[in-house]
Amino acid sequence: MSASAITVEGLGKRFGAVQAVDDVNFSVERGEIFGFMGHNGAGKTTTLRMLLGLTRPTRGKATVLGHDVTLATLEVRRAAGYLPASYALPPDMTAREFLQYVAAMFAIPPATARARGEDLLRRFGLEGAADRKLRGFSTGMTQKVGLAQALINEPQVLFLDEPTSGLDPLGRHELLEHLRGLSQQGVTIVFSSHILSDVETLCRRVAAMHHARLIACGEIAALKREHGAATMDELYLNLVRRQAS
Ligand SMILES: Nc1ncnc2c1ncn2[C@@H]1O[C@H](COP(=O)(O)OP(=O)(O)OP(=O)(O)O)[C@@H](O)[C@H]1O
Repeated sequence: MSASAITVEGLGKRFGAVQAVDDVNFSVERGEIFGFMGHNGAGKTTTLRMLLGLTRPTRGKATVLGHDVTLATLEVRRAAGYLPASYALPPDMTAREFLQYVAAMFAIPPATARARGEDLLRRFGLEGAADRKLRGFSTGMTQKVGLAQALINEPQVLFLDEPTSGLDPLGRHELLEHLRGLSQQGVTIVFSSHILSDVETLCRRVAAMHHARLIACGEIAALKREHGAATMDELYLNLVRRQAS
């Protein structure tokens, strides 16, 4: 088994005429929170979806916990949790019912599923709202339910697409703290976000995508030094401007 939690080699995805991801290479260590940044349409979501075995690469290879994402899709799905950038929660289910529904999709035995569901509701402070229909949940509560469902299978690797967007400062702080706690327990996290201050708060290493390609990958501190940037925003802008020149 690979020492890295995630390895990506020459990964590419073409949708018809659109090259969504092109020759992407990086690796993520176990327990690391790895930042993924890039403008709209840069190819971040497509990369995450390939790593989850939800979209088949047209080029290259990737492994998650040593499992090839194309050949061992089931093992990858079992080991991974996913919070998509946007998704609709079933409006007529309660939070408690929804977690059981997701657990059933992973074929988690009912007694275990119930115990995990109650634990997650507690951890995210959702006990009071557990029996309320999901319609009418605030953005913050919806994100908490989203993260809770991503954790129901006790994943060793977590893929989060824009998890803090739309959250107020307190909600963001709580979520970031939660992610830090998971990483301390050994969970590997890929954190894709446009909110660069969140990326900086949480991650030591980042990758930046631009027009389907990786334009930088490394430690934030070293990248800032290398590109003469004082802030994360400046680093990102310098990276993108360098491509344009
Ligand atoms: N199923 C698909 N069919 C055709 N084109 C697609 C499909 N999925 C993504 N694309 C295209 O691939 C490119 C990369 O999209 P992707 O969603 O991966 O970017 P992103 O970096 O996640 O953007 P955002 O930050 O807006 O979520 C875009 O040009 C997008 O239109």
